[in-house]
Amino acid sequence: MTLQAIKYENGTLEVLDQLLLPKESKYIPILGVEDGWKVINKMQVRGAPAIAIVGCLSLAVEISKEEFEKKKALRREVEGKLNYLISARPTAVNMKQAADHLISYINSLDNDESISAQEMQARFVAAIEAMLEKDISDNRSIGEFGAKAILNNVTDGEQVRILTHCNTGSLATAYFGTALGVVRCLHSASRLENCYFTETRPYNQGARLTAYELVHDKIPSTLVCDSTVAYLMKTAQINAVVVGADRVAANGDTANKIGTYQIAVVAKHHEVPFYVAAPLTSIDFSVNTGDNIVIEERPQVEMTHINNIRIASPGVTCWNPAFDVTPARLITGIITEKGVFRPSELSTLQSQLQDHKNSLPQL
Ligand SMILES: CSC[C@H]1O[C@H](OP(=O)(O)O)[C@H](O)[C@@H]1O
Repeated sequence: MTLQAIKYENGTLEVLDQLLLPKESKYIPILGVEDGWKVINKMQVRGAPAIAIVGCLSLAVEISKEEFEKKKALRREVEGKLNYLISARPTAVNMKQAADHLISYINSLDNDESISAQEMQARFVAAIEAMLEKDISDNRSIGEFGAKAILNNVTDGEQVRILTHCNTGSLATAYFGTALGVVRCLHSASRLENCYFTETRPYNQGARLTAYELVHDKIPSTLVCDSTVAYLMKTAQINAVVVGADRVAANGDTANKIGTYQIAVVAKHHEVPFYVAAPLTSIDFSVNTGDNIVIEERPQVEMTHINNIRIASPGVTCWNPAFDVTPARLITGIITEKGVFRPSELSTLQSQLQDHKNSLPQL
């Protein structure tokens, strides 16, 4: 078993085909942007941070093989290919945030007359490569902040019971994960009694991917059906729910895997703290509320079949939104690499967070 979703070294990229997990662990070579777009669109690679990292690395692979006499030719190619990669999946914001950042960076390199086309190409590729390590560092910070916030709500030494949804671990990021990173930190601190996690129909990120990670790490955990969540919170004294995010709006409304909203409603009913764990690159201040977030709808075959075996009657009509939006009023805190914020604090901290994002090394 391996938990390395992304293998990148010196211009060579391979990704773990997550459609084959857990039965088969197979890596796919990514030779350029078209390969990157396809594996993201087919969800062979998925998870908001991983989508951005694989998309950008596929560009790095492609331009590393080319020679550019003119800086403007390199800038034009980068802009066109980044905008193409954004189109692979519409809801997660991380690829767009990365594209915006990289386009701003390539323009600054283009405008710097002291830099040759070759230097511009090398610096640009290095900026993309830096995304891998930064994501891992951010995830560890998210994990620590999240574990601390959850343990602040319980008595000293008490072990906690957590519920999570979908997959937000090493298979959704460069490594360690966001919400699952919080679970890993709780386990490392010997404060995790159990992590309950949902199957997460129809792609089964929980049953196939989160189970794969928690079994690999020997973390105490229990798989539940999506329909079990309310009964679980009624009977198992869950201490906190921690989920990931695909796009957080400026007011804290959060788009995440379908089923997240109903878990938040049940958590509110049972007075269980509900946390969203996500890096700053998942916060989209250009979107005021969750009403403005585009929700991807996936092919109905992903509902009617599992491993090419039909499980729903022929001729059935399906509705398959891949995400839903949890309103900020149901969210206790948003766990980022810079700390835990109440949804209402995002707007007041926007300038500070925006300054922080602008101060980040170029990706
Ligand atoms: C840290 S992963 C964030 C997010 O991405 C997943 O969606 P998908 O598997 O469709 O890419 C899920 O919503 C996770 O919470």
